[in-house]
Amino acid sequence: QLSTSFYSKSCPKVIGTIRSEVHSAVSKERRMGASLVRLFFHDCFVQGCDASILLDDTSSFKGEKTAFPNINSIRGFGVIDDIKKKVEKVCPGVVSCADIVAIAARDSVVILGGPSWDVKLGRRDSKTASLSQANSGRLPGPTSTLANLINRFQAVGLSAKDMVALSGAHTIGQARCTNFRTRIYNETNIDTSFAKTRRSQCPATVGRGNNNLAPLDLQTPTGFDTKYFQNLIHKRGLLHSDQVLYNGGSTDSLVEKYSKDSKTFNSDFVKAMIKMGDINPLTRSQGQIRKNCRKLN
Ligand code: HEM
Ligand SMILES: [Ca+2]
Ligand SMILES: [Ca+2]
Repeated sequence: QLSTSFYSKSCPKVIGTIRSEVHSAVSKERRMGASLVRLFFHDCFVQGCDASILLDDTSSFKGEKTAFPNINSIRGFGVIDDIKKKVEKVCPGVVSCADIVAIAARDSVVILGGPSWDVKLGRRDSKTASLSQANSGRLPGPTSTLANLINRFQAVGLSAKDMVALSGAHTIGQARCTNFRTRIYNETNIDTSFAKTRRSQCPATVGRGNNNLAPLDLQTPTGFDTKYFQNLIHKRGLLHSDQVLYNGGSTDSLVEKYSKDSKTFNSDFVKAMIKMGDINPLTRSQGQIRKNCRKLN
């Protein structure tokens, strides 16, 4: 039901308008590209790709922003606001926040050197959000086992292959010490010198330096490439959930393939992003086109 030409008559300028806003945001701060890709993931995995993640809390409404995987972690809301303002000027009331998030994720990947694709469009914005779903493990956590990760993705219709390809998004962006402390101090399937380097910025004491950042891909943290998979082969995955993809299990061979073959990685990543974008969209008369992405009309 979604279509790549959805706005070609109603708002032909939407694609260019979004691209130039993403461009200026990512030029200011390269990491923002990573943050926008993750925003799309965290939207799609809770209630589907419906901009539920963008709704602000109010005194009577608790949205997804304070959910454990999102709080103090998910970024990019200001950029989405800026894009929405520009888009509303060009085509008032036409383009959904959910589609803006999907296009901004694609544009970010392209700007950081990754593959491009046509984004399917026509999603509408939710009238609800789900703090409980966002908290109750729809979103995989950094200590997940491989079986766990495969299950979480399967629950939204994505395969193990999609999961490995999408994890390749960790070729960009940063993680907080609290999410990798156990790995760098207690795990044995980690490169010794890599662990040492990471420990220097992430204290062993629980609670200390929790928000200190480290790159998910130590080699090219702002370049979209296959270095992430090469790191896994050298036991330099930052998160436990990264290293489980290459730890003697069923996904080892795919990691090896992606580490050597950027064409296959790019093409599988694109397919998986399109599949993720198809998760449970609201269409036709469902939901609404929010005027302000942070609140209901
Ligand atoms: C496979 C399961 C996944 C787990 C367990 C996971 C977990 C995490 C964690 C814990 C962080 C760091 C957050 C923080 O410390 O504040 C992170 C960052 C990130 N994740 Fe994932 N993630 C997964 C899959 C994905 C997918 C499917 C995508 C996108 C397609 C993605 C894109 C990103 C990006 C780009 C960042 C860096 C964000 C930034 O720098 O602002 N992740 N992820
Ligand atoms: Ca959502
Ligand atoms: Ca990289």
